[in-house]
Amino acid sequence: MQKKLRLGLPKGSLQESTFQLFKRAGFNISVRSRSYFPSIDDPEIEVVLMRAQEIPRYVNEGVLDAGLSGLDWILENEADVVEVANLAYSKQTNNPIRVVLAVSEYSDIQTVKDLEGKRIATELVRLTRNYLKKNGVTASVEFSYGATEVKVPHLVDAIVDLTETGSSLRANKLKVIDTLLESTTRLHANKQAWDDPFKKEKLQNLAVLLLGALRADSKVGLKMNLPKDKLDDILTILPAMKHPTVSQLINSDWLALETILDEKQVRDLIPSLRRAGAQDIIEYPLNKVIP
Ligand SMILES: Nc1ncnc2c1ncn2[C@@H]1O[C@H](COP(=O)(O)OP(=O)(O)OP(=O)(O)O)[C@@H](O)[C@H]1O
Ligand SMILES: O=P(O)(O)OC[C@H]1O[C@H](OP(=O)(O)OP(=O)(O)O)[C@H](O)[C@@H]1O
Ligand SMILES: [Mg+2]
Repeated sequence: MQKKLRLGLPKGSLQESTFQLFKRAGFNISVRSRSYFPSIDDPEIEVVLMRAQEIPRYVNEGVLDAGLSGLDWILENEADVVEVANLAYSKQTNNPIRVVLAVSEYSDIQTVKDLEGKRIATELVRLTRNYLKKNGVTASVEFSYGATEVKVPHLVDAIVDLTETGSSLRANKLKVIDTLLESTTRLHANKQAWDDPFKKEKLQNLAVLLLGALRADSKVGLKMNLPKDKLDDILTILPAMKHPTVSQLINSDWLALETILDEKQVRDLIPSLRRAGAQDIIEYPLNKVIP
């Protein structure tokens, strides 16, 4: 029988960005509507689509060999799992999300200490209780099914919720008074699965490909031609940590130079390179960057 890795992928906020990342890593996943068993074009993986809240618990219990979910839900579930890869992507960006304590813009509450005897709504009940305990504050923490922001100030005094772009907080006139946690998506595994050589190797391979695809997101390749006598000038412009490849163009005094760099550096760099004598500059996207 074909050996398989049973992998839980998050339905909900992270679904779209997760599927896209897998695609860039070389795996095509397709879901038929209402099916929670998507197909993946790798016979050694079985995918189960599940809520991000529950994945760490099922990984911990061994129902899943591994899964992807946020660090927030791994901690909330107190799941004792092996972290295989820290994948820095969220719903909309590649920034970590923050789990924050927020109150109304007009509230007098300034720090966690002011929450003594107050009411707090959150999806992350255990995380919030631990945080209050650590700060020596006694307050009532109630579970919220979502849309938590609208509960302040009429139903509760404060919320603990996650924020990515900050637009939900702004739209509901809330201010952040503390950050409990920064969270990114984690590929995590069940301990027994990690002891199985087939599953461990499969997970390690998956981690290399996913991290490679993620790293490539913010990088581009840059190629250009330059006269030999301009090489030193051009090398001083290029970011210092890079070791560009320099090759000789046939039958000429020109060189070709190729390097990989952060996409955000390119905007400033290209005009300077042009001014320093580089020509035929091309920028291209990358699929994977594996160090
Ligand atoms: N912008 C974001 N909004 C919500 N969750 C995000 C975001 N970016 C990353 N995540 C991560 O996705 C997971 C959220 O999944 P979860 O299943 O709790 O909620 P959801 O998919 O937003 O569903 P619901 O609509 O019920 O809130 C968490 O681990 C969280 O850290
Ligand atoms: O900082 P932002 O980019 O605005 O993102 C944060 C919002 O996204 C999530 O909501 P979600 O879409 O999961 O709905 P929910 O509130 O029902 O959980 C989260 O609970 C915040 O409300
Ligand atoms: Mg949510």
